[in-house]
Amino acid sequence: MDIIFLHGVRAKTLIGVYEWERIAPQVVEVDLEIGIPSPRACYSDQLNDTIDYAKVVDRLRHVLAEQHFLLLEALAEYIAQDLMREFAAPWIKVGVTKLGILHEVGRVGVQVERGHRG
Ligand SMILES: Nc1nc2c(c(=O)[nH]1)N=C([C@H](O)[C@@H](O)CO)CN2
Repeated sequence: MDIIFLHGVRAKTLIGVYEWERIAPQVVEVDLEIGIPSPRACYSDQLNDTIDYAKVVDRLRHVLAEQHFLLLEALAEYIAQDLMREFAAPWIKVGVTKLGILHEVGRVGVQVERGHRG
């Protein structure tokens, strides 16, 4: 299966279990790998035969602006289900990272993989 990837998409979202995290949006970094339903674009050279990664970024930014979660796990699951549905993708891997949230720890995060990689 062919894959498109987007690494290091940064945006603010309300995420976290602590009181202060419920008030102030914080930057998360999202990494995506998305299975493409068909390799048609490799031969046709047409954007409408594949998943437009610019549209994926738009959708992701919309989700991060509108949805609020306590846990990174719940946010990653929501993104996975939303993008698979929106782009008819058979498989997705979603990583969500918080930057500098813990003392002397550079990055913490979760990764979920959903669907079937053919
Ligand atoms: N497995 C997880 N552990 C923790 C999370 C999380 O989302 N998944 N979140 C927090 C706090 O919100 C964190 O941002 C501050 O320490 C703690 N642990």
